[in-house]
Amino acid sequence: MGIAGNDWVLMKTARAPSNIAVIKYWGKRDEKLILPINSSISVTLDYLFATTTVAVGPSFTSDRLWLNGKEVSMESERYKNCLQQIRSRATDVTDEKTGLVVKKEDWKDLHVHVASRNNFPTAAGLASSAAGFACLVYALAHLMGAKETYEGEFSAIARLGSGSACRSLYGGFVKWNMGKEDSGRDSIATQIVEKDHWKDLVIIIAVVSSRQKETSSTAGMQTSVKTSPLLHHRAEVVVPKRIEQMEQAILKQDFATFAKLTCADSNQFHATCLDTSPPIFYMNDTSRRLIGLVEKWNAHEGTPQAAYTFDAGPNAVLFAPNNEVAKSLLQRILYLFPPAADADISKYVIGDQSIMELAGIKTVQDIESLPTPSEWSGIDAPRMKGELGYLICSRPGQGAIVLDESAHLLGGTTGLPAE
Ligand SMILES: Nc1ncnc2c1ncn2[C@@H]1O[C@H](COP(=O)(O)OP(=O)(O)OP(=O)(O)O)[C@@H](O)[C@H]1O
Ligand SMILES: C[C@@](O)(CCOP(=O)(O)OP(=O)(O)O)CC(=O)O
Repeated sequence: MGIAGNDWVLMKTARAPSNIAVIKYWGKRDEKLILPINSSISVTLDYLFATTTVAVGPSFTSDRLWLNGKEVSMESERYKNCLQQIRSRATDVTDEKTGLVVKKEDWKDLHVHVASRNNFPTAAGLASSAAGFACLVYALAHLMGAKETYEGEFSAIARLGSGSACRSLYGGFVKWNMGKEDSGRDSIATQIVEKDHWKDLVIIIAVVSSRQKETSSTAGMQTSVKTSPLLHHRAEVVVPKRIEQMEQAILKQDFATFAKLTCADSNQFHATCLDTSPPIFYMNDTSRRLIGLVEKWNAHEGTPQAAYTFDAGPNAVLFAPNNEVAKSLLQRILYLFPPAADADISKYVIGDQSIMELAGIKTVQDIESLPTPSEWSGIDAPRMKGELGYLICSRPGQGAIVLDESAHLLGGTTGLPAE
């Protein structure tokens, strides 16, 4: 069978993870190509994914996208650039099941339908754009048989969708090299080490708010580049050293250094937001109380037990070096931020359940009766019932993967989302 018939749909589904930067990207030197003013490092997250189905068929009359069940425009340059770059690398593809052949030259005439879902809040500072664009590029590349002409080329294409997306193609610990070339060819992500290199690391995400933020990362960093002297000092002087130190800390699984750098870099990123005119505030009182929780505990123990980082939103991402310390961290978070009395505990702490099991917490009453953490003894610790949305327990995760047909989000004959 060739491209001839008019009644076929070819599709692929992929899943790509979110990532959290521990050395932050903030600021572009080229807005169109999304080239950053500094390199950055991230940890790929387990349990937070975008799932994307991409389909082509001769009956499709335009490129269309359904995001979390709702049709949205694919007209933005970011979508168009990713699609155009993958289309231009397409090859002859034979569908194993039906024998259908799509020739290299046919792809440019075929429109795509895309359906994507995030299993976590979109545009709330949990890097949905990172997971989303990495997933789109990965799924398109597999559908169209596109091949990288150099290592990291797909990450450079994902970068055209959203800067942080280039880091979401890979698992474990990832560095986005800022690159030097004007073309952006060398502004690519590379894996520092895979997830199992530091598999004991536990990541707890405290979702403070799932609301869309007021200032998007794109707009926020544009204003910072224009107005913040601190941002330029950071990019030129501070970050290059931190990148080297962070890479070493990850390679050696040196949690103390990892924690100090992670907290310092998050705080400096938010300082550059404050240094921006008009100032940008991403953290709120709950975010600051979570910082206090970690700082007070670390100071009491004399060495870093946990670390925190915040992206462009109030949600905290907390790190602990192993299960035992993660148990203590989770107990502390739950002690200071118990769920509302009528909360469903299985919805309050989601993701990896092993830390909850280790902490022996099964009910809201178990949380009520948690002992006062030692650093709070003798102090009237403020217990903020119902102040946190929910918690996600995670670990370093794997990169983008292709899923089988049972995961398709579009109908096999219509190429449209199921009603
Ligand atoms: N699964 C997805 N597939 C395709 N595009 C997506 C997907 N998820 C998010 N996006 C795109 O990313 C946009 C949200 O990006 P934005 O940077 O505002 O938020 P965020 O990525 O959640 O937060 P941040 O990058 O600051 O952590 C959406 O409006 C949409 O255009
Ligand atoms: C604070 C950050 O999360 C900023 C992410 O910015 P985006 O990648 O969302 O921005 P665009 O490139 O304009 O799409 C830090 C980081 O992930 O490194």
